Amino acid sequence: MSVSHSLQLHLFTPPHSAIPTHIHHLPTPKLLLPRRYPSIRASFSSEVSQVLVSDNNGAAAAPSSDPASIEVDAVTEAELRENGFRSTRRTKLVCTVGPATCGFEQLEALAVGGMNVARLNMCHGTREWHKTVIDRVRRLNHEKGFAVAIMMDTEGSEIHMGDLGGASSAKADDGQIWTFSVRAFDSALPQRTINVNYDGFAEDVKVGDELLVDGGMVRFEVIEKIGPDVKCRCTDPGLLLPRANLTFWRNGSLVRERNAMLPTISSKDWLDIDFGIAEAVDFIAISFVKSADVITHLKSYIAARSRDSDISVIAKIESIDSLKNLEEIIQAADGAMVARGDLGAQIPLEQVPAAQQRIVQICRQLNKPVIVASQLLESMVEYPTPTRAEVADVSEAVRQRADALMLSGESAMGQYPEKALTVLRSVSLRIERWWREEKRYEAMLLPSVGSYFSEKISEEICNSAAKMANNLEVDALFVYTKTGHMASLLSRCRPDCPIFAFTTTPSVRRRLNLQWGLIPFRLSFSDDMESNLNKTFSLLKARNLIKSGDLVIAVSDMLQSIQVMNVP
Ligand SMILES: Nc1ncnc2c1ncn2[C@@H]1O[C@H](COP(=O)(O)OP(=O)(O)O)[C@@H](O)[C@H]1O
Ligand SMILES: C=C(OP(=O)(O)O)C(=O)O
Ligand SMILES: [K+]
Ligand SMILES: [Mg+2]
Repeated sequence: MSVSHSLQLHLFTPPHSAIPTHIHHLPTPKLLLPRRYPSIRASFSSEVSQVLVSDNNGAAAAPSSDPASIEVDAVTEAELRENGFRSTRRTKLVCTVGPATCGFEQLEALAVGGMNVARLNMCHGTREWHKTVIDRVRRLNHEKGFAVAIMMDTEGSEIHMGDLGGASSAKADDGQIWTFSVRAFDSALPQRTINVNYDGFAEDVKVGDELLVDGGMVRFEVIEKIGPDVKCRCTDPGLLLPRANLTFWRNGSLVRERNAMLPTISSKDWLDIDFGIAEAVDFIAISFVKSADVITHLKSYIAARSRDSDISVIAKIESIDSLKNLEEIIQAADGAMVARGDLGAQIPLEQVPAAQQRIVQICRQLNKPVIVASQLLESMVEYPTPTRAEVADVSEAVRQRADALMLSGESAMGQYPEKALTVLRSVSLRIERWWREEKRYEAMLLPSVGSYFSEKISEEICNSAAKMANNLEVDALFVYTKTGHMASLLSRCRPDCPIFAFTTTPSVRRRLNLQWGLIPFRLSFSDDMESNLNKTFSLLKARNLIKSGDLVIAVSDMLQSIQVMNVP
């Protein structure tokens, strides 16, 4: 039986008008549908949308822009059917792609396992290698109905080691003497010699400096300088990995002068950024951001060069200098990453958890997605089971309600990439359920982020809709959004129910895939909410994703309104 009860509140934008609130009944759509859901796209031909779909999927084949279809990724669809939508995963997952995961089948396994975003670290591999991976992800999206977004991460101009002459790693033992050198070695590297990429290295270091490799995984003390060579004694043994990052400490504090001289975006990074723009990646993450201007600069560079200028810029918080300017940096960026690897080498390790909590909180207040990254499941690079401490760390990031968690070495070069992803997925699901059931989350004061009156209205609508959704225990929030902004405002409220975000462009849909709780669908829709809703109900019901009687709250950025209704 169809339920015709519906409540509709309309808030009109013009600042001079009073805000009328009225309640009326929506006519119940009586639409018979062809049940065809073996394919990714269900069609419904009796309605014609007035909205044109612009597909901008870069070099990849454009997905169908059939105005009468709806696109959602195959895994989400299966999860929705299986568990019903209250229990879909809210925390998004980012996987760094490397030699362990760059094959088409391996990428597909990650997508099936819940990867929402594939990250490419430009510090490693050639541009051709990255291009191949991008093409494979695009093919996967096109052929298998995924919406995996691509994030390009710049190398940054910090100091790092060379590539160990082809070896995958080298063991440094306690007390051993190693040579760090800026010399160019044309043949094989001499024994216990490490190449350093920064020419001023030998001049800058001092005898007695502490040299941290890879955020402190291995430590050396500088004992002698001989021309371009710097002799160091290993004080904390460990594995040296190719191109590992180097930081210096002198008298108990980080040596920053040199890094302060280096540009945040190096000339090589600019070439990589041009490559990313040409490939129409969805996100560009900038390493070692120190201030907001570099973000602003990059954003205008992208806007001038990218046709639709719809690449989001993610500020990586990993430099000690960024902590002083956190609000401005995050405000200037489209999102942030808690890059705990390098951050832990720049501030004392015991300060990293508090920094993480602060960054996650500021991002939520400023309505920017945030990724918690590095060493979440580090032991799984080698072992198939995580440590209890790692599970607790993942749980804490989920409990803080970060938008996304990221795998680095675990998926790039580890032995168990799919298992690591499964752990992230199952821990996320379990912790999310726990806090929903026990209301474990703390309320957060969300300051207004809009500058215009209409933006403030959107914000109020989303805050109210999310609150109503919790109080009425609705099954889902629906949001019709062209730019994705209304969807992110809803996500920011972290409501108890999932948010179905309908958007007209594939690139917006992919970008929404990074944000907490959003299930992004591509759908062409019109300015007529009643017809949008009828169409959506029909399409989703045809695919068994919703059923009659489900309680839904819908908002849209065309017509600023909140509608509460049962699915007919
Ligand atoms: N594209 C790639 N090609 C080869 N190895 C990679 C690639 N991406 C990542 N890796 C490997 O995975 C490790 C972890 O990745 P990540 O944390 O992104 O880099 P890093 O350790 O340089 O900060 C790297 O140290 C490197 O050994
Ligand atoms: C994510 C990080 O950056 P990268 O892996 O590029 O060093 C980090 O340092 O934690
Ligand atoms: K990087
Ligand atoms: Mg880093």
